[in-house]
Amino acid sequence: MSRPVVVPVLTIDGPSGSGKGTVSRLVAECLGWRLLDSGALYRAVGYAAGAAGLDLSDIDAVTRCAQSTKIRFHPSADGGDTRVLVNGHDATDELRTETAGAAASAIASIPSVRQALVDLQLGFRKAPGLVADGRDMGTVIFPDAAYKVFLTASAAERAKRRYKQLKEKGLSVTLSGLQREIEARDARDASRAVAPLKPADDAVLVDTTGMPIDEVVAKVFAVVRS
Ligand SMILES: Nc1ncnc2c1ncn2[C@@H]1O[C@H](COP(=O)(O)OP(=O)(O)OP(=O)(O)O)[C@@H](O)[C@H]1O
Ligand SMILES: Nc1ccn([C@H]2C[C@H](O)[C@@H](COP(=O)(O)O)O2)c(=O)n1
Repeated sequence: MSRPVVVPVLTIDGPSGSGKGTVSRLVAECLGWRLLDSGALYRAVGYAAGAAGLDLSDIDAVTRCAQSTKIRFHPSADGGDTRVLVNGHDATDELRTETAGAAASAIASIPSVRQALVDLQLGFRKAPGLVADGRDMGTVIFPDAAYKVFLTASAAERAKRRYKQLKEKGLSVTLSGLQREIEARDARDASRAVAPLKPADDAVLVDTTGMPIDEVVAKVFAVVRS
């Protein structure tokens, strides 16, 4: 009898601005593995709920929204950021704002919303492998992942990174305002009852404060090679 093939998963969890998205994308490209940006799913539900005029604290309405929202990822035509289609609308740029991040964090604390997104996330696990980026990839969604990393960095460093990123996009933001938003989101994500932001017991912790991206990528590859 042949054994089922286990598709390897590398989970990269951590708080906002720790570099999960950047590092996951680079590592997935190098390995030729698929990529799951689970934060984009929560952002898409928050966005769809807002577009429908829902009160984000209305658990039943937001849960129905999570169950019915169609979320698709498409490679961009010009080789840029992967496009995220929410109910057929390209919402990629709207989803990357701090407002969308805060809405995502709010609806992500509703257990039935999280439950509605589980199968979609599990469906990304396909050969030859998956890099999964989020808050609960190693603890809840892929607890059997072969490789687990938890990225951190000080809130001040993460705010500086976000400030640079948003300024480059021409947005008007302040460093102190971004640090406050980051700290508020960390606190909400880490304190919720279901699937809180925390490292899996078997995750390798990497503090990226002051560490260049290529060094972080090298550390993640070291985990995969080990
Ligand atoms: N080690 C690093 N050194 C300097 N800049 C970094 C580093 N890692 C990431 N960045 C930059 O910080 C910004 C945020 O990174 P990224 O989007 O990967 O973080 P994230 O953890 O996925 O955040 P979020 O959870 O909010 O999506 C980007 O502009 C990225 O280029
Ligand atoms: N696995 C996940 C991924 C994301 N979230 C929530 C909490 C975050 O603040 C928000 C946005 O995520 P980001 O795009 O910044 O990674 O979505 C979660 O609860 N679980």
